[in-house]
Amino acid sequence: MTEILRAERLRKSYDGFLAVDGVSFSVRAGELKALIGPNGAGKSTCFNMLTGQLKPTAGEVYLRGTRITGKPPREIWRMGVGRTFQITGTYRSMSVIENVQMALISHHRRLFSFGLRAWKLYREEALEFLRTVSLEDQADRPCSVLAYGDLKRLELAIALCHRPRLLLMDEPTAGMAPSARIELMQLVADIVRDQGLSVLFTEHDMDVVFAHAHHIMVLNRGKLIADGTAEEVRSDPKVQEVYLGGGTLFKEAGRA
Ligand SMILES: Nc1ncnc2c1ncn2[C@@H]1O[C@H](COP(=O)(O)OP(=O)(O)OP(=O)(O)O)[C@@H](O)[C@H]1O
Repeated sequence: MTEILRAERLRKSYDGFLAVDGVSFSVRAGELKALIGPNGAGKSTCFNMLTGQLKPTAGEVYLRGTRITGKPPREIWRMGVGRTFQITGTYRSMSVIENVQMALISHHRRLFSFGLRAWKLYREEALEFLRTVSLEDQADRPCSVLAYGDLKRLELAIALCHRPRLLLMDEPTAGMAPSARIELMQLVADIVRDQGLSVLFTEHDMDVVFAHAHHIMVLNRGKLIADGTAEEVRSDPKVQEVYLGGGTLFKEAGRA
């Protein structure tokens, strides 16, 4: 499989505190990969260095062989690294399809067309994205009345509008009921399979991780201690040492 993203010896220090300490990994085309680890392990810091929100103290990030280390977030986004964002504020008062149309208007760099006519733009294309996440029957409802799980599907559709090669999802199922979590990640897995995009996600629910991720990376205190299949990671002595001591991850990992 082709390599989409490669991180080499990434390091981030906050006033001398090493939050990420020499982390190297890659994400391949069509791969659904999880980044797990206890609270404070450095997952968000890692994500933010991949998307340009944080500049690494050292190390490099390559996207399809091109060095993107320290580039501005918008440039990295334009190059194909997407991220899901929560729908907040005024966007909630807009309809489901209008939110997708907004994303398409931005993707096609047509924000200057924004106005009364804007809602005629990209309606068919927007419906297609809503179909992908099974939300087409909710197209004209305001976002504010959507069930939480549907809002998450909409956030996914909006991220897909920019046609990312790699999509980063930070705790995509946080706040959802267990059955809805599995359903949402099944949808993500289907999209990965059908569209060949790559997804890297962080997640605290080990049932979700072990049910869907093709490969799992484990961070602990800023260091990558494992990177492999579910079986490899589950049986890795270093992972067991970190997790078998108790706490939420360990029990759930055992159940998965
Ligand atoms: N802006 C910052 N300034 C100083 N320390 C920070 C900053 N951001 C994060 N840290 C510290 O860096 C470490 C890694 O934090 P990070 O948020 O990346 O971990 P995480 O694995 O995403 O945690 P969680 O699962 O709780 O979201 C933590 O000890 C955190 O307190």
